[in-house]
Amino acid sequence: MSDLLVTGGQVLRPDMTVERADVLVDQDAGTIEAVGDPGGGDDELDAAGGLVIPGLVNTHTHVAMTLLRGLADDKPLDAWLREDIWPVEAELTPEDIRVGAELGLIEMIKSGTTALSDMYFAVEEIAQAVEQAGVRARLGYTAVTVGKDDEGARADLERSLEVAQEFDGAADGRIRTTFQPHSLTTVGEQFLREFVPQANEAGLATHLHANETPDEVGPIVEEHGVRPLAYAEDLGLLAGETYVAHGVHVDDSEIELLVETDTGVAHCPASNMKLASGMAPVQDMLDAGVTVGIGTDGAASNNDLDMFDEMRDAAMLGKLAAEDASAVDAPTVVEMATANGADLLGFDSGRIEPGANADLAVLNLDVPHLTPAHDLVSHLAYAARGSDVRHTVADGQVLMRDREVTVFDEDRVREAAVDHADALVERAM
Ligand SMILES: N[C@@H](CCSC[C@H]1O[C@@H](n2cnc3c(=O)[nH]cnc32)[C@H](O)[C@@H]1O)C(=O)O
Ligand SMILES: [Zn+2]
Repeated sequence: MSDLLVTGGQVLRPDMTVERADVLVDQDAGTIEAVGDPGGGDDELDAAGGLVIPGLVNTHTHVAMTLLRGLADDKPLDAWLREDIWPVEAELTPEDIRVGAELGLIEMIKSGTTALSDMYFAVEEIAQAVEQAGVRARLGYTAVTVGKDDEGARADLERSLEVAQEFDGAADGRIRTTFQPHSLTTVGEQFLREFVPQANEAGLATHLHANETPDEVGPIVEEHGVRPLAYAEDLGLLAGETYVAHGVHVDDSEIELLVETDTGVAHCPASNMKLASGMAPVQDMLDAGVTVGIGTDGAASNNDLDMFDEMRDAAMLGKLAAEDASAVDAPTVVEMATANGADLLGFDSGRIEPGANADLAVLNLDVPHLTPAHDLVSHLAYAARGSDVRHTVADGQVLMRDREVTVFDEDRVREAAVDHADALVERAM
């Protein structure tokens, strides 16, 4: 048996209080053994002057899109996807996706993220990168049917079902999966009617983009006479374990539907602001009892994968949307980025307590922008940055020690990413 003692720091507890404590990790089980003054530990992680927090949970991203970072900015969703992103993505090779995923995972580890939910293709490459990274992930193959003939469209959805079955439980259970119709407007109704029941019968969880922009609401209301989430419910999309990305333009009836069907929301504030998609009514959803996590979305619409930025954005945008400075307060965003996110993805993580997964990050507090320390939860939400993370641990393993990533050769991955990104742009232009 091997133990790791995270020692000398303060610890953020599930009730959002902070106390001086050591954390003993059972590295074989990948779980937290004790919090307090347990002693022991074959190995130690120095947390002196630091704060131990649950690893952050990025509930919606396209991790390999790091290769497209900064390639096309300052456009609304539809034009951005059709004119810029999709043509370049059509040139992506499996090797590109592998290196893009590795780069994104390094960025996440370096900013304290230990679990993610991803939507993309070449999932075998992403799964291998996740396996090597040591983090937890909910992966899947995203099906799009617009612009495809019947055969191509059906093949895409078949693939989504297959991938969800094939990779569930991979990497010793660190990888779970979802069935992924891209969105309610990019997958045709006849295909949803055919394949959603199959996903439900197979007991697969589902992840899709929904209600991201007004353009995803108007046409559905026109065609079906109901709001998008009512249409989704009619299709059986909310029947299983489902979470939707964005949920920006949801009305009260749809919030009610989210509660009734226990459907969660992956809120992506930076992407929503950058693409001018709108302001999600996050406080309303939380008040109604919806599980809301936070996601960065892809690096091409953010443009980073730093969940500290995202917590700050979620708090700021949540207040603006509610026109209430007390909305989406600091403890709430920290909980969204940790425990709520873990609940959304179905991982027993996001809380530093005995028995939970040993997924955590240690922040260095001895920096000017975190001084003085009136309220460390406030600092997490409003002042800390990914670069303040000193160590990252997932499943009991140390993925970064003193800012040195142990699971990848960071320089090699960065160089490879530059080469792959350059060649990709060359092919696509
Ligand atoms: N199998 C599909 C690939 C879809 S992957 C998931 C897609 O979501 C796209 N994406 C990234 N961010 C967003 C967003 O905010 N809304 C909707 N789609 C997005 C991303 O560029 C990628 O094309 C095909 O044949 O085209
Ligand atoms: Zn997305």
